[in-house]
Amino acid sequence: MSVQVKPTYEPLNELTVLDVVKPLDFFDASEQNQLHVREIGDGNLNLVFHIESALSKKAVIVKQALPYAKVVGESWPLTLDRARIESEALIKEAESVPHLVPKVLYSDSTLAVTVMEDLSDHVILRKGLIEGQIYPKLASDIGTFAAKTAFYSSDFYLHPFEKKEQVKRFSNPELCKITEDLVFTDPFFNIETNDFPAELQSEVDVIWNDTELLKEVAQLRLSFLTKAEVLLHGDLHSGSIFVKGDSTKVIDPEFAFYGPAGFDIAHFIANLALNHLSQNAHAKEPFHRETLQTYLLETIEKTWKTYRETFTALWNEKATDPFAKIDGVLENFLEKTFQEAIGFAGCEIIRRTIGLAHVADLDSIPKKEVELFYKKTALELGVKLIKNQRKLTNITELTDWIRGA
Ligand SMILES: Nc1ncnc2c1ncn2[C@@H]1O[C@H](COP(=O)(O)OP(=O)(O)O)[C@@H](O)[C@H]1O
Ligand SMILES: CSC[C@H]1O[C@H](OP(=O)(O)O)[C@H](O)[C@@H]1O
Repeated sequence: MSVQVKPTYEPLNELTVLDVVKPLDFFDASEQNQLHVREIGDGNLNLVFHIESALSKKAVIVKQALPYAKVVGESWPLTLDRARIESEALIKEAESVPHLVPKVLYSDSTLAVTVMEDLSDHVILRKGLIEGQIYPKLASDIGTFAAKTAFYSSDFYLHPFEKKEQVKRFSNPELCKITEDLVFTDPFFNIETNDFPAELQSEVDVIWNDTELLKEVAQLRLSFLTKAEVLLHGDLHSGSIFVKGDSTKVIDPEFAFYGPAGFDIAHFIANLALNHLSQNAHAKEPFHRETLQTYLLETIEKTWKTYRETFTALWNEKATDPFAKIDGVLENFLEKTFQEAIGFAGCEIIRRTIGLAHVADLDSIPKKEVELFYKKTALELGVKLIKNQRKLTNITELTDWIRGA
């Protein structure tokens, strides 16, 4: 009698990863002994292997979750279920925006791996933006990504039973807890893992003691904890987007869960706003700086416009909600989503400046005093967005504030 042994989890290395890839028949038999493997993960959490045939130059990516957060080590245990969430979210996203996500070729929840399309001909958006590149399709692609993934996962479209099944499937408590802590809690209190230069202490003290601000953050945090409106990517910053010319691919949805509709678009906008600020230091030549900053603000405006128009078109054609045809129902939803997004963006800007996980846009500013100046400016902008979220009615008011920051 033969006994089938189910593979157990073990972290892969540059040799054992081949045992995952070879049986997939992605590479021809003639290529199997000519595969080059590199571990290329530069994120906070996971291993990422690039496997390339020396013969055909075809390549795949194998991403594996570790049972802890890579950036901290084994002292921070973290569920392997995030790999299942990531591959299922990529597959779900591909149902509505197949051209905007990498193709999943295989996944195994025991090994916590996703094998996917290699996008090495693209660059990570954050890197491209810091280097001063412009991507003409970015705004319409991200606006479309956020609107379609939101609408098709919402109660406006799905049968309530199906919606609740999806909420269960994408229940992601451990990864959500990271966001609850790192985005919505820790930066607003004196917590050890916060990370900022001593020179910012007085600005940070002002934040920690600003009751009006903290009341708004508490409300935003509660929305994040409780509003299961749409399936979110959950971590849509410029390190989660690959770009090449006019191609955009959204990667890394391991934080996916059902949450408030404005959250993804907020994180995208916040990271563009941080890049906009940092260009005052990065862009050497005034004309180029102006061009880049204008592009970034136009991208923010066009992303929201695309989101609103795409969501509206889907609503008019496909909404099943009994209130969908009532005047003002859609407008009310979009207005609330927009205003809450402004508040979420403020939280993301603050946490990327003084919390545990920073962004290279600000941290790579070469001169310390210049870096401090723009970090202070970022904090002011973040506070302004959180406190004034309900006063804004138009995206150009937001871009005016970012321009003036
Ligand atoms: N499909 C892909 N094709 C090419 N490189 C990839 C792909 N997915 C991830 N990478 C590389 O691995 C890095 C980390 O991936 P990411 O999914 O962001 O990991 P983490 O979850 O650890 O943040 C990316 O910045 C990119 O350089
Ligand atoms: C210790 S997790 C910190 C931070 O990292 C995640 O981003 P990524 O997976 O792209 O590296 C997420 O933004 C978390 O808040």
